[in-house]
Amino acid sequence: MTGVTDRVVVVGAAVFHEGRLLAARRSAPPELAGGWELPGGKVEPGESPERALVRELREELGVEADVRERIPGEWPLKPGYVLQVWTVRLLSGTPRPLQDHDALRWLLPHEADTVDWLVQDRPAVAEAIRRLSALPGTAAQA
Ligand SMILES: Nc1nc2c([nH]c(=O)n2[C@H]2C[C@H](O)[C@@H](COP(=O)(O)OP(=O)(O)OP(=O)(O)O)O2)c(=O)[nH]1
Repeated sequence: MTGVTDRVVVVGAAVFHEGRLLAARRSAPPELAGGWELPGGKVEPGESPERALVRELREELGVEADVRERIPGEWPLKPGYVLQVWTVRLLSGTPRPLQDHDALRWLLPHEADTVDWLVQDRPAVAEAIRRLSALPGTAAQA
């Protein structure tokens, strides 16, 4: 059954590795291409957000991922779509832009603004960077 409150949840991964955050540059659709985002995608009917993230990271980046904790909150993307974000660690594989992206970058906290994030992602990315910066062993911000 559908109703006016139905909306699509897009799950995004704040992948942390060696003190860096993974950023992915979208290759499609044209209105988003060239913008940087957190890898992920739509949760399918009957799927948990965590399973959706594992599936999307396998499909898009060719990695196995360990979904850790949700970053509280959600961010509107476009009418009917919201972004929810989880912190993620890599279990195996090296991320490659296999699908939906044409470039990847690993960003230190002080490098977060060196890519052109999709506007709608910026609050979530800022929160992810705050968490990354607070992890033990993360390089101090310049
Ligand atoms: N994955 C992802 N999508 C985002 C972000 N920010 C943002 O506006 N979007 C938009 C782009 C798309 O319109 C939608 C997610 O769709 P998608 O194309 O990545 O998801 P999907 O892999 O499940 O899609 P599909 O190709 O199977 O249709 O949300 C973000 O940080 N991550």
